[in-house]
Amino acid sequence: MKAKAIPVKDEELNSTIMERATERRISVGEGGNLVFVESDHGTTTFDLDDLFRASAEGLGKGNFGNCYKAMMEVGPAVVVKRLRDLKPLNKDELTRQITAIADQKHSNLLPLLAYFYSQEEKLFVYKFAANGNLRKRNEGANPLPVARALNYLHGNTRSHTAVPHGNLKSTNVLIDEILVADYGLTSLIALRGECRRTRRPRGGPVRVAGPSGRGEVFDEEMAVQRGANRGMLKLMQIGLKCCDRTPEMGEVEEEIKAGG
Ligand SMILES: Nc1ncnc2c1ncn2[C@@H]1O[C@H](COP(=O)(O)OP(=O)(O)OP(=O)(O)O)[C@@H](O)[C@H]1O
Repeated sequence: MKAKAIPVKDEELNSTIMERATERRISVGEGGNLVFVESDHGTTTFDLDDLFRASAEGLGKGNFGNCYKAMMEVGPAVVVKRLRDLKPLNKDELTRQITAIADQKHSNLLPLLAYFYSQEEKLFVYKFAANGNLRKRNEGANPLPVARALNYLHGNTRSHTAVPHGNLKSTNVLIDEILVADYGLTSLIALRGECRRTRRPRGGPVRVAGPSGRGEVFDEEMAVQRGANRGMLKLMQIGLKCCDRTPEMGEVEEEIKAGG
């Protein structure tokens, strides 16, 4: 079998230049498997050849690898994450970790549709969320779906393997229907020290100067939004509690619910 390629064009190029852009190529050598993840939402309708032929647009370079929006001839766009710097796991360990990630099924988690692995390449294929991430949005979002997703990942709502998120941040919260992305990848990738997010914060309790703490920690534009203050303060208190100790996610979910 000949090595195949996913053509990748630069995201910053406009469409006319893109047409002429030199393709960078992701080479996928012999012996790779595209494994589809079972889903409650019907069968996935592409195969390895469709994916290899798809044109791709770069979405960004993250800590775990590069991310592309891949458009196939038919069917919805998908996101391909090309993992890099994998831990030296043997095939069984790798399969166990990937399976644990693939088994996470919650309405507020970005579903993993399929994964590909060969000696040279490890690719994760996800649903494409057209409305982008929380960071790009100018207003806040309901934190409850995120807490629900984390509570689920921590294994608190049913008996499945717990998978710590390990990298929760605003670019990993997609806002189509509030979908938390990138969960569990820290179990596969050897991150540099400064990128690790799973460790507990060092030092004693976090203190916020001032009687309300509002001026010091909230973005001014958000703080003036009508009705936002009460909820924001409550969330900040919950956040500070999480810095002082590590509460159960179920407890956090309940507190957010109670805060309305
Ligand atoms: N399934 C998706 N649908 C739409 N946009 C996505 C999807 N997955 C990732 N993105 C967006 O693509 C960009 C790159 O994502 P990527 O996960 O590679 O990097 P990151 O989130 O910036 O960093 P990290 O690797 O630390 O998570 C981000 O803006 C992210 O919000």
